[in-house]
Amino acid sequence: MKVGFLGPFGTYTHQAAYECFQDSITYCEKTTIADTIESLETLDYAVVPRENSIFGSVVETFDGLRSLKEGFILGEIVLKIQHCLVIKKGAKLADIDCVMSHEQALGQCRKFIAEHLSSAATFKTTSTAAAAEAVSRSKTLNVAAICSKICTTMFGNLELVEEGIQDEDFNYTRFFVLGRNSLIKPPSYPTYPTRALIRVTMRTTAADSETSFDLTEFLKILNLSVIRIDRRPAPLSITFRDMYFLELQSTSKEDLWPKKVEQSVSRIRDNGFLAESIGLW
Ligand SMILES: O=C(O)C(=O)Cc1ccccc1
Repeated sequence: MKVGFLGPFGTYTHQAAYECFQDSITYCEKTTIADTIESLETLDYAVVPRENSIFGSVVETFDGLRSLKEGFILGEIVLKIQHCLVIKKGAKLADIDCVMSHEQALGQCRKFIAEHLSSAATFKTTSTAAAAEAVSRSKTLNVAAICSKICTTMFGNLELVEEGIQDEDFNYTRFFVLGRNSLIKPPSYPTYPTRALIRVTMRTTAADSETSFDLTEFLKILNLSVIRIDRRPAPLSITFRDMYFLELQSTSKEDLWPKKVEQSVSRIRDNGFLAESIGLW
């Protein structure tokens, strides 16, 4: 069995994947979140960050889920995130004029950057560990990375400046575990799933192109408990036609939940929406 994750080794996503699969699987590094989701065409599982308690939803993940065909969400992992500022051995904080990291990490450490690196430019990398690797390989001493502590031992020539630099102590990221289909089950898949993710857009015809999505009407038809709503532009859509992702929660531990979700999705379809369940865990 193989799992794709946002790489390289040393990312938070790698930690999340390890928490789920331990030593039972082969880990395959992917360069971007989009590549990780697409890796489900050839791999068994994929792990991607879903949202952070300081910086919110991970846009690239939802953009990948817009066109998800084969994959299915089968679990979640929550990690406490402690970011570190890392420089090259021999560098001085005063000489740093560029701080690199994944946009989530840069967004979670805005106060620290404003206070201690106010004149440095920020540079987005594909992941936190990719930033650590770039600093480690850099020929100059003016760059820093925001990453997990483990990166200081994984990549050579790095020095830890400060640990716990995120804006709030309370900093958690939730990751999705996806399988290549809904039948394959990751370790510790619950006997009675209690969550679901559905993806929905208005059906588009030339005649109704002015009709907007009426959320109230939609939620009435859905008639299930909604705990999160994310919204992204629908792929190849007319202007401002959106795709909604609704995370649902069962109100009791019951074996009827998959059936309830399925019935709700068909009700939504009967009412002219394009709807699919893309996760159950
Ligand atoms: O870049 C990483 O290490 C990731 O796994 C994405 C991410 C970035 C910041 C917080 C949580 C996850």
